[in-house]
Amino acid sequence: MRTIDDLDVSGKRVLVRADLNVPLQDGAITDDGRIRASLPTIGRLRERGAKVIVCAHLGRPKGEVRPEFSLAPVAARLGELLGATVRFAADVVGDSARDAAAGLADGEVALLENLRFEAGETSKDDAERGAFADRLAALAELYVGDGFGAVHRKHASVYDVPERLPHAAGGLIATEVEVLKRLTEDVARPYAVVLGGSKVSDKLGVIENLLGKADRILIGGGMVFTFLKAQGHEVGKSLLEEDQLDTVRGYLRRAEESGVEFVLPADIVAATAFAADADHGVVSADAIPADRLGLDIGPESGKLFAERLADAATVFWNGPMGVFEMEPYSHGTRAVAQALAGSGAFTVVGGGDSAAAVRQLGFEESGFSHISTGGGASLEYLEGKTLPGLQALED
Ligand SMILES: Nc1ncnc2c1ncn2[C@@H]1O[C@H](COP(=O)(O)OP(=O)(O)OP(=O)(O)O)[C@@H](O)[C@H]1O
Ligand SMILES: O=C(O)[C@H](O)COP(=O)(O)O
Repeated sequence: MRTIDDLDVSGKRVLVRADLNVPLQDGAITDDGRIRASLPTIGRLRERGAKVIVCAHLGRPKGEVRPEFSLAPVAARLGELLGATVRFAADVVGDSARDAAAGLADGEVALLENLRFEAGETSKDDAERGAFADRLAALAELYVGDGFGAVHRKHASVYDVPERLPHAAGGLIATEVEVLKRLTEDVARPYAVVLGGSKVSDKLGVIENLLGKADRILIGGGMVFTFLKAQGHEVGKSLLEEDQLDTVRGYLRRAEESGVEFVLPADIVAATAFAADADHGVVSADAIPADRLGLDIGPESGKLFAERLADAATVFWNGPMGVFEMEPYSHGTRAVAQALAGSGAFTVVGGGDSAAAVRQLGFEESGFSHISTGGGASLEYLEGKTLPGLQALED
């Protein structure tokens, strides 16, 4: 892959695809890790006299303009961190974006509005995606892919634009790939993978491949309930992927046959509603009441997970163990972070919310070998899949 130092960027308009998908609460950014991670590449391009046009997505607004998903707060934070004005375009490829791009002086930065306000960005239809990519590419002369967290998406800004412009990989992608490669080569064993979070349908499939690689797979977060149900337990109102039950039963069977250990929670913190002040309590994992939903793994599970991680030489962790944003449901995530912090194992934490959780719960980043900006992206990388955003930069 070419790097930005291989491109002659001076005086040129450079479109940078970053992953600025940060957690927001009431319009305020609760963790700016992904914005910080984008700074070295943007900074390097500015130093070299580029006119930098940053594009990114926030959440999943599904092709509609939804103000709660605006990147405006991200533009403000990016400006603060850069110590420079960031022109914010109120649209993605419209008049505002064209004006912002055209008005940049060398070394200046603009941020376009949320790419996913445009249906073309995520379209599965090549022609629709391509038409949007044409308009995006027209804003710039060069393209830099730096949004590692989104490289697993075959989206216009990730996959199609680099087909249309001379391109290179930014520093973040290069660093992430370098570290994650270590997990695909000679991994020190036992190798444990901890999976949680809420993007259950996205991430269940990853297990298929991990069964041939990891020694232990620990399941927490929203994924737990599809496993518990597959084992014949009721899960109340918890997150459930009904259509994945057979697949999960297959995973459990194959794990047993191949000697991979699945570690499932023994207890669950179940609440009457998805709220911090809802009535909640610890229940056995096989006895979740019908009117409750599981929002964290319980204290026994926290201990069990810590114990199953204690002798691991390599650990990859994606997805919080519970709804850590609300204090009553943060303890499972804290238990796993505690077990890994400074453990001496090679520990990689991946994902926007997972990394945010570690920081918000007060753990030092230095306690982990690597904190990746990619959740789904790093999982798919570990699966050995061809990632559209990396493939596009290699061509
Ligand atoms: N039991 C649960 N029910 C509902 N949501 C849950 C549960 N456990 C965890 N979560 C939520 O999962 C979210 C994070 O999931 P996600 O899969 O997006 O992880 P991630 O680290 O951000 O990875 P990625 O970068 O791929 O998005 C958190 O906001 C958390 O509140
Ligand atoms: O949070 C992430 O994992 C990336 O920003 C990608 O977001 P997505 O899962 O909505 O495509």
